[in-house]
Amino acid sequence: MSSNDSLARLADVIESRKPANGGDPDKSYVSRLLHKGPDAFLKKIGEEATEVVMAAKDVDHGADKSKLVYEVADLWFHSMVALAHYGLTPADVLTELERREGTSGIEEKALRKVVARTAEEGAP
Ligand SMILES: N=c1c2ncn([C@@H]3O[C@H](COP(=O)(O)OP(=O)(O)OP(=O)(O)O)[C@@H](O)[C@H]3O)c2ncn1[C@@H]1O[C@H](COP(=O)(O)O)[C@@H](O)[C@H]1O
Repeated sequence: MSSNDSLARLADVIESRKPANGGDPDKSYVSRLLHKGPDAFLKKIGEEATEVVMAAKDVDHGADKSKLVYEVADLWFHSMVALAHYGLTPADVLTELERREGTSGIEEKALRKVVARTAEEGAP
């Protein structure tokens, strides 16, 4: 089973939990988050990102790596709730990563600077 399959399966479950699809905020954590609206799940994303940073620093100081995996899973999960709210799927993110495949970050950043400079020079 590929990891793409698990992401796609989870995305389907999240979709089914939307209040418009019959999700019940009393029974489902995802429905509750979606029902509360963007502020609720965006706050969770901020918290989970911080927890990822803290778990990584703990690994630097000798802690077990499993806590880092756990926190990244929380971050991915809450990000997927946000994607669903905005009508996007993990496939959209994977497509973007595939588009970037083989382009060095250094090269991409240099290109962005050239584009910005050209735009500035062309500006009235
Ligand atoms: N992957 C997850 C998942 N990861 C984390 N969580 C929940 O995310 C919540 C927030 O995590 P925290 O560590 O911040 O816990 P907390 O302090 O209780 O959080 P809050 O009080 O701030 O909400 C916890 O209640 C976790 O159980 C998840 N809840 C659901 N899923 C998946 O979503 C599916 C649908 O879930 P329901 O909509 O609840 O049926 C499930 O079958 C799972 O596959």
